Amino acid sequence: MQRVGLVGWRGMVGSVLMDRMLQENDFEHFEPVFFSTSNAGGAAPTFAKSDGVLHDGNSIDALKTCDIIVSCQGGDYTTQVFESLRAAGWAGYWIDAASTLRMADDAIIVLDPVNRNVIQDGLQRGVKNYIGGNCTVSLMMMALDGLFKADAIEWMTSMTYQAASGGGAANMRELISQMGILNAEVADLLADPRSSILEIDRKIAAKMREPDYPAEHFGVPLAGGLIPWIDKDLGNGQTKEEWKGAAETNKILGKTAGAAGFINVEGLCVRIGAMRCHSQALTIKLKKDIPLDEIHDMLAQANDWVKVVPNNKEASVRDLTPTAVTGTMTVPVGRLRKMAMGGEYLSAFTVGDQLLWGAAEPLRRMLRIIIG
Ligand SMILES: NC(=O)C1=CN([C@@H]2O[C@H](COP(=O)(O)OP(=O)(O)OC[C@H]3O[C@@H](n4cnc5c(N)ncnc54)[C@H](OP(=O)(O)O)[C@@H]3O)[C@@H](O)[C@H]2O)C=CC1
Ligand SMILES: N[C@@H](CC(=O)OP(=O)(O)O)C(=O)O
Repeated sequence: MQRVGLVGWRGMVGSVLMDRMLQENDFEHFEPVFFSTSNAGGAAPTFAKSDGVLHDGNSIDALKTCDIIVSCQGGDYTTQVFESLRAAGWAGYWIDAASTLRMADDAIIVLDPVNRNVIQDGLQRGVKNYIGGNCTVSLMMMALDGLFKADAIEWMTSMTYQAASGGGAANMRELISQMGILNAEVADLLADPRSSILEIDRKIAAKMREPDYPAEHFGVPLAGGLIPWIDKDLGNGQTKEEWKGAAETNKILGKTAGAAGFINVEGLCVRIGAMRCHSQALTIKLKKDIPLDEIHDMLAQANDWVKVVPNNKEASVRDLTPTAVTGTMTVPVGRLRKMAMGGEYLSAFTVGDQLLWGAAEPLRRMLRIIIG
């Protein structure tokens, strides 16, 4: 059995990955080696059969004993160990959730329901680095898989509504803390049905603007509002999260920048007060006017997880929300409609769990592709 090193298994993304691996009996197919960057020598988790010890995640010698390494430990960790590991002659497979290596020439972004052909080609060429994509991009591509497979998209825009979990566990806690503080601020007024809603609103706004309001992780209040900026400033008016739209979509499809067939994906990324589901409003310019019923069929048949939601109020508010989708593998896409600009302009809305298809699931599936 191949030795698979698991780094970052107890973090948020890593824990979701472990849950999925247990659900799918993945541990039956390899020998897990658990690593820690903070507790080497401690006891390994008992949910899977291993040698019982946590190995040192910073030890190149220890990492080198693995045939495959799966890391959910973060980009700093990848930067710290990856080059040294390769320099030490390690030729195993590196599977990573962090963005560090995504755009490297010798790395493939994995999302096998969409790009199994690109992955297969990479394996045949001897590529050893397989990296999970940005959550927003992966979820959009799972939803629109049918249109990508039909090569039907000329360009698209994605306006996002991204959950707190994208910032990390501490950000999710901060969101809930902010909600609690706001509720506590007006609890007595809320309990009195005759109280003034404008008085409640004034107190909430004043609380959110207090200098010591807890916003250490987001930098500004999120609960009751939104933040129209995610990730670094690229200096050209675009955020790094927005840049990933075109860069990663095309790389996933195996298309290079400037080459024929490159699909422009533009947009604006916004953080909202959802817990772990990213939503996106999409405007898609099709290469030709395809009837809506054909589009429905293309989308619905593309993979086992996408679900086309009829464009009516009842289905949309029931099935196309973070509340409906959170913790599930389903990627609903709905609000499908031809726009006033013409039959080639398609409107769509999609929601997905950013810790499942957005982070953990493509990694475990890649591991299974390698180990069989
Ligand atoms: N959050 C997201 O939405 C996404 C994240 N990613 C990537 O995955 C990486 C990891 O993200 P995420 O899982 O959110 O990071 P976490 O902060 O939850 O976990 C990272 C590591 O922190 C250490 N750690 C320290 N204290 C704790 C604690 N109390 N509980 C659990 N772990 C702790 C663990 O390492 P140790 O056991 O060695 O001490 C753990 O592996 C990101 O940096 C990013 O590169 C990718 C896609 C989406
Ligand atoms: N940036 C994403 C989360 C993330 O980790 O993305 P990436 O894997 O591209 O760094 C968000 O905030 O929602």
